[in-house]
Amino acid sequence: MENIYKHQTVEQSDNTLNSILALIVEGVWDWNSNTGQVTRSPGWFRMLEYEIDYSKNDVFTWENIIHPDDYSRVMKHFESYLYGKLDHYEIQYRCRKSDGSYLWIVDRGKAIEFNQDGSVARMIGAHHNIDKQKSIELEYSHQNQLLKEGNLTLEKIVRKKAEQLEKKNKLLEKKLIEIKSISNIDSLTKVANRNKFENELEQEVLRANRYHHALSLVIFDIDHFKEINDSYGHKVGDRILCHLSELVSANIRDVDLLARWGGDEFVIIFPELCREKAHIACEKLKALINENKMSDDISVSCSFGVSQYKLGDTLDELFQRVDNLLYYSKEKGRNTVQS
Ligand SMILES: Nc1nc2c(ncn2[C@@H]2O[C@H](COP(=O)(O)OP(=O)(O)OP(=O)(O)O)[C@@H](O)[C@H]2O)c(=O)[nH]1
Repeated sequence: MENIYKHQTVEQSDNTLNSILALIVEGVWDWNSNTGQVTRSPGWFRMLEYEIDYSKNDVFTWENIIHPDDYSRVMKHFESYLYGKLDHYEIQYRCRKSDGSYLWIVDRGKAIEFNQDGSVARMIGAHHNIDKQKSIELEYSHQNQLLKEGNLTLEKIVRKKAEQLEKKNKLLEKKLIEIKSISNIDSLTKVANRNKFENELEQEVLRANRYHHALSLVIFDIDHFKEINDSYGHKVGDRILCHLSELVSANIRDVDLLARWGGDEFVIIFPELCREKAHIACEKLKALINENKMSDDISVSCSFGVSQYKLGDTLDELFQRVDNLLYYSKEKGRNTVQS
């Protein structure tokens, strides 16, 4: 059999080379840079759906069908290879088909002959249709982008919801504090209310038991308050209750607790004070109340009952004993301290 690789002329070997290339890739091109002529294989025209030899055999045929968005990138790559800045020519871009649509191709080429000055004299290459894989790749990256955007949106929504939740939680916390303080504070006088007093007394009794500390309880009540209300009106009565609360609060220790039991009746818890000392403290308060004109320049007096907690006392027993002493104080003519 004749050996096809043994050629007598350059033309024969070129023909063989181009025939082989035409078999393995779609579009073979062969460019002679000195003449400007480009030979393209029939496959090149078929791939782009042009009539064979539809246009001139020059480089402009190729340049004219490159997608405008890819053109400068392709030229830059081509020139970099020609001037030796790249040792490999391979690039993907879009070529216009005969119907005006574009086809993604990969273009690979190699300079095979050089002029004496080192410039490229001849270059051969092939265009390969990669449109299908490219569209899958583009679709994939588009989906990826959408997914990223979706994730970002989701993150934003989650962050916004978390912020809203935090705001609501803070508001809720504030409301809870408000509710808690409302449930512990007398709305008129702003001193502790009966609820707070009962809880505190319970705690103080436990503490007194635990450490064997003294603990005294006081109940005091404005004398003839009904007459004040009747003479000056309920509003004035209210202001007197507030003024009295402020005066007593300002003149007891921080550890003591003043609370409004109800109506014109108040209680004081004196932790670590024995009966005698609590009695003295109440005498001082009684004197202060007498000395200080209340709201609307009205003078009031108060009657006090004082008793010390005894080990084993129930809260009711302690309270009852103090209440009896208050009653006794009223009996004794009011504005007195009984212990
Ligand atoms: N302004 C005002 N008056 C109140 C309030 N709560 C109760 N009172 C009045 O306080 C008065 C209490 O009267 P009593 O405790 O019965 O008797 P008192 O006139 O104080 O006489 P003694 O306690 O016996 O000295 C009543 O007239 C109640 O209507 C209040 O929140 N504001």
